[in-house]
Amino acid sequence: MVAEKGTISINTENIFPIIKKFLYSDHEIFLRELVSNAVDATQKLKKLASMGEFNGELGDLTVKVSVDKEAKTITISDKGIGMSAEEIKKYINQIAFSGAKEFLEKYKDTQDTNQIIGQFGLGFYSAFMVAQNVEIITKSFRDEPAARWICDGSTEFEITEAEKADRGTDIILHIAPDSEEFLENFRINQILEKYAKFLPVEIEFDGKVINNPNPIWTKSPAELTEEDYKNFYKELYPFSEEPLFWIHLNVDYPFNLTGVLYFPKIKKDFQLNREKVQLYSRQVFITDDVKDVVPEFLQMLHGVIDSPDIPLNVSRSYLQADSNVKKINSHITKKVADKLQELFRQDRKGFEEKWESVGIFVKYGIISDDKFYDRAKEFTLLKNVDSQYFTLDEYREKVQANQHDKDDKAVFLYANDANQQDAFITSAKKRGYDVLIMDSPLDAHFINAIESKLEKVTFKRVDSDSIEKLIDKGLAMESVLNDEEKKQVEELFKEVAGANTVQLESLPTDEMPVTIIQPEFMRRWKDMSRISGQNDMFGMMPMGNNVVINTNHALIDKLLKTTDADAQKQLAKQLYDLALLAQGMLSGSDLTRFVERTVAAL
Ligand SMILES: Nc1ncnc2c1ncn2[C@@H]1O[C@H](COP(=O)(O)OP(=O)(O)OP(=O)(O)O)[C@@H](O)[C@H]1O
Repeated sequence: MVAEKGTISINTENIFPIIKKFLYSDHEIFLRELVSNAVDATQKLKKLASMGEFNGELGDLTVKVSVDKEAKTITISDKGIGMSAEEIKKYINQIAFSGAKEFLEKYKDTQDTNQIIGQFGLGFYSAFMVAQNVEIITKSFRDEPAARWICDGSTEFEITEAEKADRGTDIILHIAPDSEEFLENFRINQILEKYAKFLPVEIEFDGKVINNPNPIWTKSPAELTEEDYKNFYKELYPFSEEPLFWIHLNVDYPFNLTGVLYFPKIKKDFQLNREKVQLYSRQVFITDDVKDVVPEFLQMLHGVIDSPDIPLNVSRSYLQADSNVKKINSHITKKVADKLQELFRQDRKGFEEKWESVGIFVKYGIISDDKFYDRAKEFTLLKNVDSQYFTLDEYREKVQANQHDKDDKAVFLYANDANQQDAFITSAKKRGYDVLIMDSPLDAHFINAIESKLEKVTFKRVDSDSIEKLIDKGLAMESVLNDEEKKQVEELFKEVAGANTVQLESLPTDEMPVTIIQPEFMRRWKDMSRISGQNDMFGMMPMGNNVVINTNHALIDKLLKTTDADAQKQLAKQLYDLALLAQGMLSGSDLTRFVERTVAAL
């Protein structure tokens, strides 16, 4: 057979219903598209006026949206450039021939063409997702007769001359029975609030202008006061507390990006917040799902970014990972690092006061982004149980002399619950050790990340070992017990300690007779997998505690000298329960029996 070449033909009648139904997943965006077109037409007119190509009266340029429940119509009216019958044929009848693109092409060398939104030439057809008939009544700014176009969503249309005195376009949607929800005022209001809140031309609905056409991100930082930023934050998130500080983004090259990012106050038990960074493209709301554009660790920030250079797919509902998106992402990271560094250098005290919230971002950033760590190591703070703050370098300096182990590692001690671990903190302080407080949910991961970056530093929770071994200086104490006695003590405690491991140690006589410790390695991995929501190997393993017996304590001596077996067992049990009690680990019937026994013994 001879090879044959050809062109696949697409039958428009088949493709049209597909465009209508599946182009946009969310039907409500028809209003975004039509209002954007009205705004585009208005901006084009303003542009032509500024270039002297339109010399008439601009007049009131407000775009009006109205609903007629009786007639089952929604009308979007603008006073923009309008269309002649010829232009309707060209721009509306030919799907995917975008007039916006042609306009941009023609005026690309002049300023401000950025203000025009359309790029695909498909938005108009989203009207058919909710309307059975769509009518256009329009009059061009040029002196041409008004035209009326009507289409029922098939590939047939009708175009006639129309009566329309003033310039501009009315798009009238005759709403289909299955879309009557859009005839409710509150629904239209909700959609406009979401997508049109910051469109650059005034939009009126129900007698009210619903938008702020000049949001602060479109202005230069020099024009703005602190109040302006705070007020804008309130406009975005009426129910949120005041932000801590903000960053104004303003980039022209190599991509265009404006925006204001706010650092919110974050509570310690930070839940994923409802308020999110909103992404706009030329002041049209696109999404608040900014993954890819904003680095993950900054997705808890609030505010707005606006970039015409973020590639949107036709439905504008998701973003594509391209090099611009990557560049924007690293630009935002850099700006945030710069701002934090500036705050730290200019006002250390103020920075410390904000650390509880800011620290969450910094820690998250360090965990997830190596490059961020390089910038952040200067202003990453550690807080000790006495509420003093240190940078990483300052802290190493502070503990250098006293907290070195035999392997020449600096041991950074920490508690994650100062109340529960009070006995251990006290014991560490008695030795002149400093104890950090690490009580944020990210700390298990943060500690791990920092440990791998700082050389010769190891983190240990105060209750992860006996005090002698917590910072093992290689100076073992002599035990006062002989091997036989040790074995006897071990047996006695094994009987009361259940599944826990019994560990005998020679500790100073003023340390507790029995303590319960949770070895660092296992505990930390368990914490990490719990926070990551993984039930991996570590998460599933039961947490075995170690029971440390201080063989040098007077009560252990007393235990050995108790000849009555029951009394001996009782004493061992009491010592073990006391250790549990000291750490808040004694509860339920064990606690009740402990109290009863103690009362009986008094
Ligand atoms: N209200 C209007 N006034 C004047 N011209 C309009 C109006 N609405 C649409 N048009 C013309 O019809 C064209 C097609 O509109 P459509 O919404 O389908 O595509 P677009 O806005 O160019 O691109 P996008 O797919 O991104 O929305 C526009 O480019 C414009 O030339």
